[in-house]
Amino acid sequence: MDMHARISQLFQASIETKQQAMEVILPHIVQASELMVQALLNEGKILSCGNGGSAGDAQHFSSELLNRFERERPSLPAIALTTDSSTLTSIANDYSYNEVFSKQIRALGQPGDVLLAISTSGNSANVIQAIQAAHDREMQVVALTGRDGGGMAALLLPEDIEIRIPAKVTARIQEVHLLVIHCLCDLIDNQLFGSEE
Ligand SMILES: O=C(CO)[C@@H](O)[C@H](O)[C@H](O)[C@H](O)COP(=O)(O)O
Ligand SMILES: [Zn+2]
Repeated sequence: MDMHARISQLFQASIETKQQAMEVILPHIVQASELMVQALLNEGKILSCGNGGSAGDAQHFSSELLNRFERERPSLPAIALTTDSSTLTSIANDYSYNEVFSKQIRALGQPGDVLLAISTSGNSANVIQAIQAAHDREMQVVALTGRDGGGMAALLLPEDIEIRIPAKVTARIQEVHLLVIHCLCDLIDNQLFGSEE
């Protein structure tokens, strides 16, 4: 294997996936940022969840809101539902892994909060149940998906927003998800605290 050629292929595939996504998802990123800004202005918070690399994305997003993104500004309320190992293991052990996020949402979610639900396949059962719990708690959902949107896309309500990456490879979809998360942070900061060049 020519490793340099392989790396070039991976870079090229990532660039092309981002280019293709840019052609379709920009309006959805704008809408998602506006939805989150409205929630934050109304004293709501943003809960986030996902599995594996998407768990990392959920935490990445919440830490950028809670701590900081690129500028000094007040902390913004966000909770990643992927981090409390005692809660996660006890729910999985006593009930089911499919309920690890939904049970937390039923306890922490308030009407007007937003759920950022992340899955490259759109088919992770615990993320699907998280969306159902969010709807029961009168929360709107921003879904970061890929492929055909899976079961998540079918579950979304008209007031929810899906940002679907038009790609099939999990790693490439995740690479665009991270870019979308940084776009959301940038747009949220600019809408709440004024634009910065
Ligand atoms: O990061 C990766 C692959 O790039 C993996 O950890 C991946 O996130 C896991 O297999 C997830 O369980 C996949 O779940 P999903 O994206 O289909 O919801
Ligand atoms: Zn990954």
